[in-house]
Amino acid sequence: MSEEIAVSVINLKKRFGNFEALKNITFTVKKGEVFGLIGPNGAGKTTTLRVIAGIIRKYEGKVEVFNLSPVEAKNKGYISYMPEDAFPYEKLTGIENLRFFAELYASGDKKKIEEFVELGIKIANLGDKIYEQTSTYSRGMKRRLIIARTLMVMPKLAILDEPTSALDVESAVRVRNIIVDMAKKYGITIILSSHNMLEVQYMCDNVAMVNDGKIVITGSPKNIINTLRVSNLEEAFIKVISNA
Ligand SMILES: Nc1ncnc2c1ncn2[C@@H]1O[C@H](COP(=O)(O)OP(=O)(O)OP(=O)(O)O)[C@@H](O)[C@H]1O
Repeated sequence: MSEEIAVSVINLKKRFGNFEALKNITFTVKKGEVFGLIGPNGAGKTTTLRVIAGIIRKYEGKVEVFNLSPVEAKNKGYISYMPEDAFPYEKLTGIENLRFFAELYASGDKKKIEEFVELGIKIANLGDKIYEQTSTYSRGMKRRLIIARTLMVMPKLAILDEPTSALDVESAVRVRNIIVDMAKKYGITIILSSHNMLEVQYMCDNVAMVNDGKIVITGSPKNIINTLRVSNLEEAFIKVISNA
């Protein structure tokens, strides 16, 4: 695997019983880029992310994360994964939530814990709310805290499953800016999934469109749009699907 490649997924297949959820998934993610896995409900985005995150361990095909198996990369602390349904501990304050996660990743290094928490506070940008119990947070605030928790540990790879789902426009814009900033400022490689093809078009350096367990097209949003002669990624998806 080349130095510039963070994640490579080759001929990935995954069955749940008789059901073939991933039929053939192949794509690569470059270091430091924001990469979007996009597609409709049930396409196979979460399953693909769970394989890369080292959570699903039984699959066919070859998956490497920084030249290691996903499980090895996970055990080395290279990966920070945010599941779609992640939520904070409601009985803890925002800052206590951050500290709890910082401790998991800092292996007892007190200085590191403080650095992670400090960065988490900056990313979440919740003002004094950070000192309140998260049960008092809006959905957008909770999401910002969870994203902060995922990114503050400065992983080599952050995997964000539907980071902006169910957020209002303002919260979604904030979350998108955080994600792009973290990749650009700190060189964190980010893979995210989304149904929202238009937001992905603006955020991601490269994308892979998934449909029915298969990749239907990959590339930069600009290249895909130019090649297919459409005006956005939604139209590109419709065109590719109807020609399939
Ligand atoms: N543990 C499981 N057991 C059986 N089937 C599963 C399991 N996990 C996922 N599937 C099936 O695999 C397919 C892909 O699911 P997946 O969650 O990866 O899709 P997705 O693209 O993330 O969808 P969504 O956008 O709705 O979250 C779906 O048909 C789903 O029902």
